[in-house]
Amino acid sequence: MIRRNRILRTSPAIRAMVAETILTPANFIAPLFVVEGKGVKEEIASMPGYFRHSLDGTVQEAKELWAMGIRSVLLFIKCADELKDNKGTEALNPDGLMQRAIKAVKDAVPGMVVMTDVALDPFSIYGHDGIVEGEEIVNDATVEVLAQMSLSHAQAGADFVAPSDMMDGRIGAIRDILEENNFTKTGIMAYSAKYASCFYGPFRDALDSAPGFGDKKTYQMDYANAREALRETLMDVDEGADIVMVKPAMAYLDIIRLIKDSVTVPVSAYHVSGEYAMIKAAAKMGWINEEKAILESLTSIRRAGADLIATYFAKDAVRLLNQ
Ligand SMILES: NCc1[nH]cc(CCC(=O)O)c1CC(=O)O
Ligand SMILES: [Mg+2]
Repeated sequence: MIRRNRILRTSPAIRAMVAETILTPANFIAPLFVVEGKGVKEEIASMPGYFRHSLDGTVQEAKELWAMGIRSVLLFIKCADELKDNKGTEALNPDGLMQRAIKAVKDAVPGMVVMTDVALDPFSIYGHDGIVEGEEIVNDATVEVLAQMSLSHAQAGADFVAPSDMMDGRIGAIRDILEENNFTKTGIMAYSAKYASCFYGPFRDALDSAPGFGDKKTYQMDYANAREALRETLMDVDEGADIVMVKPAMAYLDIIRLIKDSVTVPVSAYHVSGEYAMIKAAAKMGWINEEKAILESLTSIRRAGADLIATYFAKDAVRLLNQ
């Protein structure tokens, strides 16, 4: 018996017939960076081709994404320095930039699934994801603010809140406050296995949110660990997460697979800013082909088990898939 495996690779038609992994626009979550102002469009230096937009441009982006078949955006805001404090007070402002952004996108594109970042770092004078006491990022007081913040986003019309902070117990606290206030249709996408990663560098440039002291290793996970990711994720599912997330993506494909095989909720992966920047930089140098690198990267993340991918390449990928 001879098995000629190459038969199934003979032509593009056959390869397409037997492809095990398929990318579609609805798999993508497009992150959007929002700034105050009008007509503002600022390119992020370490993320060439990616921009911070004021509300008008954000709405325009959301419309374009929708027209391309992308069904979800993940909102991040850049908070003005003078509004930052230790407790993220501005994060709870019902008329804050995030709350206005949620309303603006929902008004313009009602079908769009609007997800919101829930964490203190853009609002923190220390650039940390929680309240700082001495040198410590305190857990329980932070969780209370995160719950209030989630409620505020739900009140503004968010479809999903996406806590990206890695405090213990915040998923349960968020679910409770949503229930208590009758937000029974608001989803939680939990950053369950978020690693302390150097690949977030460009994002911190985008939001001017780099930690002012120390690092995030007392709350984000150690990249040496895999079983810990499972423990974190199973707890988030128990506490009421609707979608769980692994972050970053490319260096953590094993974690995505482990979690995919261990939970029954949808799994998302965040192809983060540094992963975007690496492809952009190498392509600019002429060392890799950008388009091929995008599709290979995103397909690998899906193959590893991600149902959804948050990626700065969402639009590029859809354009490439349509060719
Ligand atoms: N809560 C902060 C947050 N939310 C999303 C990202 C990173 C996203 C990216 O790098 O693309 C970060 C950075 C961090 O944890 O320092
Ligand atoms: Mg946890």
